[in-house]
Amino acid sequence: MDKVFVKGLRADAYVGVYEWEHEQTQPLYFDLTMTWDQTAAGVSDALEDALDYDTLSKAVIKLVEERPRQLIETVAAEVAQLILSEFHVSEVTVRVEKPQAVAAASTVGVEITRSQH
Ligand SMILES: Nc1nc2c(c(=O)[nH]1)N=C([C@H](O)[C@@H](O)CO)CN2
Repeated sequence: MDKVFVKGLRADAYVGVYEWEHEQTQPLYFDLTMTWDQTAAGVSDALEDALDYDTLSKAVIKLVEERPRQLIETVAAEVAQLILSEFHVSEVTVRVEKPQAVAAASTVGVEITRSQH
């Protein structure tokens, strides 16, 4: 099946379980992969037939930055739910990286895949 993807999308979030993480934002980076049939857009050349990755990216940043969360698992789950419900994709994979979390690691993160029921 066809895919639309966004790589390395940055959002600055209050996220973490430690006190200091509630007082300053940290960058999170998202790789998003959406299943999307591109047959119509490939014929019509019209944005209305495409999954608009610009609008989608802005919606994800807004959601992530709007309130604090403890776990990046929660962030990933809410981003997946947003994309499934607001953008009507059949399946989405959300990868979240939190590069400032573990000093000895270049990055850490989680990846989930969710589908429409
Ligand atoms: N699986 C997870 N493990 C941890 C998380 C998390 O969100 N998911 N968060 C933390 C702390 O907030 C950490 O990132 C601070 O360095 C620890 N483990």
